[in-house]
Parts: sequence; C-alpha cells; structure tokens
Amino acid sequence: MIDATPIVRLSGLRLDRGSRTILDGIDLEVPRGSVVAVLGPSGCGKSTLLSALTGELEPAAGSVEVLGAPLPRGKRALLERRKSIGVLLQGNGLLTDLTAAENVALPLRAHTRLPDPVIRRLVEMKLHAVGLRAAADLYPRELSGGMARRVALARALALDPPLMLYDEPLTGLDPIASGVIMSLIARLNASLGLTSIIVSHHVHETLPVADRALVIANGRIAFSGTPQQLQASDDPLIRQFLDGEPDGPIPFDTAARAMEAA
Ligand SMILES: Nc1ncnc2c1ncn2[C@@H]1O[C@H](COP(=O)(O)OP(=O)(O)OP(=O)(O)O)[C@@H](O)[C@H]1O
Repeated sequence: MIDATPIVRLSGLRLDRGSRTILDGIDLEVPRGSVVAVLGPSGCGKSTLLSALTGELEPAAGSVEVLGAPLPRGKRALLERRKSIGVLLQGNGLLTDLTAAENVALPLRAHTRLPDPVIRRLVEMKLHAVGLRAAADLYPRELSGGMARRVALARALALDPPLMLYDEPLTGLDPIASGVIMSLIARLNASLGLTSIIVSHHVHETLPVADRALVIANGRIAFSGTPQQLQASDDPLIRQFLDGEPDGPIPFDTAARAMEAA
C-alpha cells in the first residue's frame, strides 16, 4: 500500500538563531517520493531550515514531523531517527586519511554490527550507485571535486535512508560536474524510492530535477509550487530572485537586514 502521509510536515514553524528570528510561519508538507528544491538568496535561512529537519536546531515555535512522527527531543532517540535521514553537507566532510571505501563504510561501522565482508559488499554497492566503484581505494586528495561529492553522496546513502537532504550540492563544482551530480540525485531518488530536499541557490541547475520548488525570502516561504509555476511567476520578489536583480523586494544583504531587525 502506498504511504500517503507526508515524509516531512512543518507546521507554524519558527526558527531563531540566538535572539534573531530567521524563519517564521513555515508550513510545509513534502510528499514521499518527491524532489523538492528549496531556493532563496544567500543568508535567507535555507541551511537553518535543514538544521531543523535534522533536529540540530530546536524550533522556537511550531512543529517538525519527519517520517510520520515529531522529531524526538532526547539525544539517543534523535540519533536513531537520524539514521533515516541522509545528509550531504556543503563541504563533503570526507576524512582525508581514509580511502573512498573506508569513508563510505564509516556510518555502517558506527551504526550497525554487520560483519566486515557484508560491509565491504554494501560499500561496493553504494560506490557503484554513484558510478565510482573503481575509485574505492583512492584517497580524497586523489579525487576531483565532483568525484569527492559523489563519494560523500555514497556515504550519505550508506544506511539506506528514505529521506535525503542536500545542502548546496553544487558548491565549488564546474558546470559538467554540477550536471552529473544533479542527474545522479534525480536518478537515485527514482531508483531507490527516496524523497529528496535540495537546498540551493543554483536555480537553473536545480529546477529541472525538482517536482516542487520553494523560495525562501524575508524570513518566510515566499513561493511554493511547481518549477513551471515558479518560472511563470510575476511576483516582483520572485522575479528579482530568478533574474538576479540587485534591487527589489529582497534586500541586497539579507543578513544585515536581519541584524538590523534584531
Ligand atoms: N549557528 C548560527 N548562529 C547564529 N546565526 C546563524 C547561525 N547559522 C546561521 N546563522 C544566521 O542565520 C541566517 C540564515 O543563515 P543560513 O545559513 O540558514 O542561510 P542560507 O540561506 O543557508 O545561506 P547560504 O545560501 O549563504 O548558505 C544568517 O543571517 C546567518 O548569519
């Protein structure tokens, strides 16, 4: 039977950093199997939203439900839930003194008691899924930026999480590597039956793989709809963001604006 409950449900969410409110009044439902692009100018709070989804940041108000239940507050229960959430962080986070295969094996060694041959086989499968089986014994310094990102992706997938969160997956990549990563994200989402939330300011690279797009600006969700509806929007704020105009309803420096408001 198809599970129709949203994999992520945010209701009346407010997120603060210190005494500053970064996001407020966030309501969102992410259907299972979808690819959602979370877009917005630098400093608008995209990564802050991801921190709430992983439980790293507690809401100042409202609720965060992931995989059909509120995120637990207790450390141990939260760690358990986080095994179901794969996260690809901006900096890859690969350990430089471990090979690609050893990096991918880390979550399996930390969170399972599987015997070594099984771990080796699973690692091989994950590296194969990102097209890098041949790179298993290479160290991060021997990998291109795009290859390192794919190894980090294989590691994020190690525990077979149903939900994947991507924080700026294209940062530092050239256009060809960016295309490879984006199509890989879409392909894995479909073939492994995942749900993916991609935080990015790379609008033109991200929209083609997304079923749904959100734009965050001025502390709230300024747009929610299909990529086609987004492209067709005549809202001045959305147009300013899509067309990269410096002047308009989004202040040039959103961080400075938030500081002034504090
Ligand atoms: N740990 C933190 N402590 C205090 N303030 C923070 C922290 N992390 C982020 N902020 C502030 O919260 C605001 C939103 O930051 P966030 O990183 O969520 O934005 P973003 O949209 O992801 O930006 P970017 O696209 O540049 O990564 C910024 O003004 C930032 O300075």
